[in-house]
Amino acid sequence: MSENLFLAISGLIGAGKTTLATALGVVTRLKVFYEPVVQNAFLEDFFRDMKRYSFPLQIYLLNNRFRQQQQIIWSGQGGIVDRSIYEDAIFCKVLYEDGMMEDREYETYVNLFNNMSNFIRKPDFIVHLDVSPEQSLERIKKRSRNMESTISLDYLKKLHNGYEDFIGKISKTIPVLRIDWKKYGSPIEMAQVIKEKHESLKQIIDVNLEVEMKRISQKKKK
Ligand SMILES: Nc1ncnc2c1ncn2[C@@H]1O[C@H](COP(=O)(O)OP(=O)(O)O)[C@@H](O)[C@H]1O
Ligand SMILES: Nc1ncnc2c1ncn2[C@H]1C[C@H](O)[C@@H](COP(=O)(O)O)O1
Repeated sequence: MSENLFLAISGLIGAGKTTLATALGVVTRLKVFYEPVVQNAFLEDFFRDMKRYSFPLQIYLLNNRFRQQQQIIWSGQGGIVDRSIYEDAIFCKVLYEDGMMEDREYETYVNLFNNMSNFIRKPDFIVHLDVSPEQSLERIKKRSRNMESTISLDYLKKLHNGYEDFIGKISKTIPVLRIDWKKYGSPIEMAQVIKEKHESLKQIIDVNLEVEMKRISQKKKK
């Protein structure tokens, strides 16, 4: 893989982004840039009072992801992000449509993002982890972060629709490797598959993991 490769992992809450990003970091030796959760200054308050904290949380996250982008650009060494800068706009739209953000807040966010987008680097490709809203909720429950206990299936369904729309649009400009979570084996093996697939990647590819895993294990035996 090229040393300056930049890849983003996308997917619903609890899809497995952080786990896969860590594995990909091991396989590719690229630096992994994690999304702040515990250290996030607004996330806990956001889940307690979405109307009050949606806008500050979005600004906080946008700033954070922009900083990661700058580090990737200026280091010249590429990297892996465990959620792309584009995905916050999915959350923003859902929150705005649910009345959690005012018109002026949403407009400010969109304008700020548009200004910043002149200074960001597009990922070389996006790995999208496909999970249903139900699977996402199951994972969130299993992970049992206290602050996430208020997340509803309805919220996840809206986000899931937003993600479908996003993947359809972004794949016209950035190659997307779409992975069905149900077939997701060990993250390290998965990362190995992605590493191999990347070379031939042009548009959305539905990886048949069973076939790929078999191929890799046969290759290992040789
Ligand atoms: N391939 C997988 N199979 C089973 N469980 C997984 C897999 N990948 C991640 N998990 C588990 O699912 C939960 C959410 O994973 P995480 O990487 O934190 O997701 P995200 O970063 O997308 O929110 C964690 O408890 C993690 O251990
Ligand atoms: N842009 C966002 N708006 C609201 N909430 C967000 C946003 N980005 C991330 N989050 C939340 C969702 C989860 O509770 C945590 C971590 O995300 P995860 O998908 O589990 O890595 O942050």
